[in-house]
Amino acid sequence: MSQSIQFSTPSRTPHLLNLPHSQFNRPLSSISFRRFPLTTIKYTSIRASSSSPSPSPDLDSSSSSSSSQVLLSPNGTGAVKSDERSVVATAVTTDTAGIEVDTVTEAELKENGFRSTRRTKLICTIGPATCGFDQLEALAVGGMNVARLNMCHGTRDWHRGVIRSVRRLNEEKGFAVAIMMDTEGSEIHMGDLGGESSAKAEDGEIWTFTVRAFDSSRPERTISVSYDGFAEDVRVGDELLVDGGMVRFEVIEKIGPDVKCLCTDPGLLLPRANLTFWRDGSLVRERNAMLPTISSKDWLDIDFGIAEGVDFIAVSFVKSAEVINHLKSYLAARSRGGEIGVIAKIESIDSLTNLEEIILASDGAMVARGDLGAQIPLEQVPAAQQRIVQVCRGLNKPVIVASQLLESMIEYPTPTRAEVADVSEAVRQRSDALMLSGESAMGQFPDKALTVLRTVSLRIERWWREEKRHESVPLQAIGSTFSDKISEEICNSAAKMANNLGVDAVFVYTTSGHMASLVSRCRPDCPIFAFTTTTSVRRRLNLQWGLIPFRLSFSDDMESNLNKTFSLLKSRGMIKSGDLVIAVSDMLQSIQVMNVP
Ligand SMILES: Nc1ncnc2c1ncn2[C@@H]1O[C@H](COP(=O)(O)OP(=O)(O)OP(=O)(O)O)[C@@H](O)[C@H]1O
Ligand SMILES: CC(=O)C(=O)O
Ligand SMILES: [K+]
Ligand SMILES: [Mg+2]
Repeated sequence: MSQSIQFSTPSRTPHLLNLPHSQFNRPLSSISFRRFPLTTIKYTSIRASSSSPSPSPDLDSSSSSSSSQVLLSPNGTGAVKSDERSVVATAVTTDTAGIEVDTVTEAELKENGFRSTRRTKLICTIGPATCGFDQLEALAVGGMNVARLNMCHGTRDWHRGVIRSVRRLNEEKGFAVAIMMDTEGSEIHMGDLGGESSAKAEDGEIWTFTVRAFDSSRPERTISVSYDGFAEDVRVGDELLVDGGMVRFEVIEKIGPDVKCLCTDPGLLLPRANLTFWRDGSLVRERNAMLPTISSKDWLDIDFGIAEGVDFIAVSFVKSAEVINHLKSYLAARSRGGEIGVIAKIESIDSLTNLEEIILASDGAMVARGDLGAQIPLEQVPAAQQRIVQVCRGLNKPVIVASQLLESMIEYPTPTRAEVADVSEAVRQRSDALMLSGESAMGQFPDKALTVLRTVSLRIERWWREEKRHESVPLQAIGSTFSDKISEEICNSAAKMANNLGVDAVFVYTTSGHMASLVSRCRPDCPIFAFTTTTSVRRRLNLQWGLIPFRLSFSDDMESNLNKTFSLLKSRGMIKSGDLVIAVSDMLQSIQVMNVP
């Protein structure tokens, strides 16, 4: 037997009631107290399993005759293989009546029992170390949820090759890896190093930073700079920081387009590294502020991303919400409506100043600590991270913690203790996702770095869950429409019930993905199985905390959906009879609690 609460919202225009709050000037607040012909709460008992008619006369469409139909998928009949790799090697057939499950998720679920699956999502920047099909497959097997392409590096042809490989992996091997394209932006950066992978600057050396482009090879100790106004803007005595201070120079002389600099902190110069200059202890940014957030090259990259069907575009050096809105309307006009999520990278002082409005306009945010740490003092970065994570969760936007999580693993096979502590902190803050940069793009141990993220995430999540140490963050109300408010209340209640009842899983049936993100926002103790009808929504949900996204064709007949899901998941060994499940749905606004039959 299942127990359910259903909120039947009026689909026809009801008469308006006089309610105390004008913003609630719809028959909403009557829901909890009275029965209206169009707005009711029903406490009904329905049978989760199929065969007999519902005992309750109060039942709506979920008691339809289709309830006795149990649909079986050809996918569901596949034998359970314990070895992760052999599961992955099995191609998953796509059947519109069936269910698409991420093969790695499936293996993880079977191996661990589903309470212990990883909640924190993992992003890998793809570069020369990981662009081959087999290397991408190894990352997908290792738990990569999103592949990031940094348009600062590589040619469009190179990126196209990676995108197609990831798509092929998804199609042939049953993964749901999403693709995030990260724009170059037009902050000041160094040029490439004429084909060299790095150059070493030693203490006391004099280097020339120039706005001249080189025709052939790079002259010794010379670096080109992307910004034409550079030589005019810097002054003798300014401090020049490469990559937020990984290498430091002092400006000692200006000669036309050339700026002579003395190396004061030695280190490795990497191609296209970011440059900032500081005067009297503060960042000089008046001129930077004039540079467009999305450059003409970025617009071409964005067109490329639309054409290749990327899932997310991460915008570098966002300064205000305006640019996000601008890009979103551009995408809405060019791509098939809302199919590409826009992620705001928080990596400048302006983006911190306008944080709330930027996040509100975006579909998610990234704490881009690399450049952020070059714009604000390093000791302020942890507090900024905590604030960004909290604001995102409050506003129900996925948040990524990025840069230098496991920096030493670019060269070494094990992380430092400090790095493990940093990863743990991001997991404890319950950010949606962690990102690898150089570790996976050009490091020597990309798979090992991903394994560290995976094992540390799992361990820290379990620890905090078992100890019940997660502080309960009060979540502000965010819904703007009547129906949004109901969805939000349903998800908040479902998550709370899930924790109080110790259920094994929450099922959420969602067409747009919104309802799934609302459940994820509550960070419940149990895993969240998110069923959605489209492949693209499923991939996008792969960025969000705790969601195990499935593609499934479903109807507005919840009983039939549940029966279909139970039989499919049971036949795959992913759930078993007796498991306690809470189901919510955005078609039929309801909460149902039931044991798997
Ligand atoms: N597509 C690529 N081709 C070649 N090298 C790459 C590529 N992507 C990343 N890298 C290398 O990995 C390093 C780290 O990657 P990351 O994405 O963090 O770049 P970044 O230059 O620091 O810029 P951002 O601030 O946008 O992260 C880069 O400096 C570059 O050397
Ligand atoms: C990821 C990124 O852009 C940064 O950390 O600067
Ligand atoms: K970038
Ligand atoms: Mg950056």
